[in-house]
Amino acid sequence: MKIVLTGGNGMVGRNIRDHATASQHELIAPRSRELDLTDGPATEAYIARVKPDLIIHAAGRVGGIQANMAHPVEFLVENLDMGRNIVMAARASGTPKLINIGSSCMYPRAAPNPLEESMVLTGELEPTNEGYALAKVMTARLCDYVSLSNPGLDYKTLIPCNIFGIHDKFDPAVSHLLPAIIRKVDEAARTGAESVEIWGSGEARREFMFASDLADGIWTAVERFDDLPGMMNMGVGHDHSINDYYAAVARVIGWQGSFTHDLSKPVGMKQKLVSVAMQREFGWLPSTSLDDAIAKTYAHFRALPAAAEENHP
Ligand SMILES: NC(=O)C1=CN([C@@H]2O[C@H](COP(=O)(O)OP(=O)(O)OC[C@H]3O[C@@H](n4cnc5c(N)ncnc54)[C@H](OP(=O)(O)O)[C@@H]3O)[C@@H](O)[C@H]2O)C=CC1
Ligand SMILES: C[C@H]1O[C@H](OP(=O)(O)OP(=O)(O)OC[C@H]2O[C@@H](n3cnc4c(=O)[nH]c(N)nc43)[C@H](O)[C@@H]2O)[C@@H](O)[C@@H](O)C1=O
Repeated sequence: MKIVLTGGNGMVGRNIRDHATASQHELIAPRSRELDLTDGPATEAYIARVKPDLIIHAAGRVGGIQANMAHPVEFLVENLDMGRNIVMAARASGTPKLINIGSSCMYPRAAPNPLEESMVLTGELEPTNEGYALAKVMTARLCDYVSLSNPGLDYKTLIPCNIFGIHDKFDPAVSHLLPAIIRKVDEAARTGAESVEIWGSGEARREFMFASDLADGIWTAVERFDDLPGMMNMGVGHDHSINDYYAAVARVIGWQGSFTHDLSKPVGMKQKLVSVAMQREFGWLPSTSLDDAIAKTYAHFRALPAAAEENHP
């Protein structure tokens, strides 16, 4: 198939490109400087020219809780524009298949866990990432509307849990939990610091998948597109507390210090564990253990050029 991958230089996109199945397709992954997805006419012209059989939309303005709180306008508008433009460009050119990457932030803050796909739009969103979540919900709904009103076009949304891995962002201003812990504990190990600070009480819970497992799930969705439901979670089936993740990284790195808690820092959702019932029925499960995934991500972090100030303290 001829496949256009948006966000191909991001963490998820690079893992998609690095997967063995990528070589079986003609994969076209424009950087943002070649195709700015917030530019509607440029996006429409690009898709009309390339005429892909399938689009994987994995571009976005993405960041952890702090970045989302600091830039709600950008997280809403950029993600909404990118989602709208790629879906409408696909529709205009008659692209038959599209896989849109959503996020577990799309679920209401008070929805019971595990979060089932039918719970989207049943309640208030989590305020710390509301803008981003609104954009994600609207793009997913737009995919549904296009599929319903355009015979021959099938646009589907995958809803991953939190993701980490190789090609992650380690800059504390934008990082998600796992890369933030890796950077903090690595720094403590190298400087001989005796303690590391955890944001919040550490009792909130998160579900994290290794990015190369998500890439494997996305390729399975591409190859078995017709079996895929219109909206499907991608998760590991269990979560851990924030404190557990700090302990896991310390164990993998071999650092034996202690932890303190900064209760002034934002905590966000208490829990966001997605249901994997539909995913099981579809027939795909991730395979990398948490410790293996941390070890591989840590090795990647240590191999980053020391000159990259945003990655190495
Ligand atoms: N990381 C996570 O924990 C999770 C991520 N997701 C979703 O997965 C997807 C990928 O996330 P992730 O890989 O982590 O994000 P990254 O920030 O690593 O990558 C985002 C990519 O989007 C591209 N991009 C940003 N703005 C534009 C633009 N205006 N035009 C074209 N491309 C643009 C960037 O391209 P370039 O580098 O060329 O500038 C970059 O490659 C997103 O939809 C995200 O919401 C879902 C759940 C969890
Ligand atoms: C995937 C999803 O991810 C985002 O939501 P989030 O899960 O709340 O984001 P997060 O990974 O940054 O934090 C997870 C938890 O971890 C705690 N925490 C402890 N210590 C650090 C720390 O040092 N850094 C960070 N970032 N968090 C920390 C932090 O307090 C929070 O309780 C969305 O904005 C959105 O981007 C999205 O799609």
